[in-house]
Amino acid sequence: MKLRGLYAITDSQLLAGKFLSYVEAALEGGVTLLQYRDKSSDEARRLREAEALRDLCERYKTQLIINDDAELAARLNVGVHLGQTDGPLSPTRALLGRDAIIGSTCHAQLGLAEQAAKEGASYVAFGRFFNSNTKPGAPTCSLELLDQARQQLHLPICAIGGITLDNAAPLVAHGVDLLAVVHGLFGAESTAEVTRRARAFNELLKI
Ligand SMILES: Cc1ncc(COP(=O)(O)OP(=O)(O)O)c(N)n1
Ligand SMILES: Cc1ncsc1CCOP(=O)(O)O
Ligand SMILES: [Mg+2]
Repeated sequence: MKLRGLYAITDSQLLAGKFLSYVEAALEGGVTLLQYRDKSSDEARRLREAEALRDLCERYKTQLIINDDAELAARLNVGVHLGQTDGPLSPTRALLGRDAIIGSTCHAQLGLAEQAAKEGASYVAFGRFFNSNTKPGAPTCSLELLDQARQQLHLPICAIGGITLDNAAPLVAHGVDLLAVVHGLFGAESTAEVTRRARAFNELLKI
């Protein structure tokens, strides 16, 4: 399967009280990957929410990715996204199997992406590209790095950090396959607007 399109990422604070309705609205508009990102340590709630997302994703034929937690991903038989301090890639590939989607945060460093590719990542993520409400302190990344990454890597490239419908086009022009978005999607005022934004992101990627 070609990994290209909108990569929607949940945020527990932003989606409080409207979690499943907003996620379903995004899926309705088209989502290639959906990441469950919850930084709390409430294991019971995390399991419950991740299971609900897995069921929703099955209905919409969307791939679910769990942030940070390879054990939870293995339990649900879905993919995982690992940052540089979230555990090693190779054993995670062994745990989840060769068909699982495993993403790797590479900040603004091509060397990290080359290493991730060697260790079996399915996609590499660069960013942040713009000011981010969700993670203001994330290191910044340039469009030039995307050009180099496109030339040197043979993996889908994901961009993250402050992406909106107004600023995403240059990322696509510089070779991005996956647009990873929290606020630019789920910061919408209504479910109808979430669906409209999801469709519009996909239109930028022409899928
Ligand atoms: C698609 C995608 N890219 C990058 C990240 C950031 O991962 P990480 O650096 O581990 O930071 P946290 O998201 O865990 O705070 C991501 N989650 N998804
Ligand atoms: C998790 C993460 N890693 C780098 S920026 C970011 C947050 C993305 O959220 P937003 O789309 O709201 O900037
Ligand atoms: Mg992480």
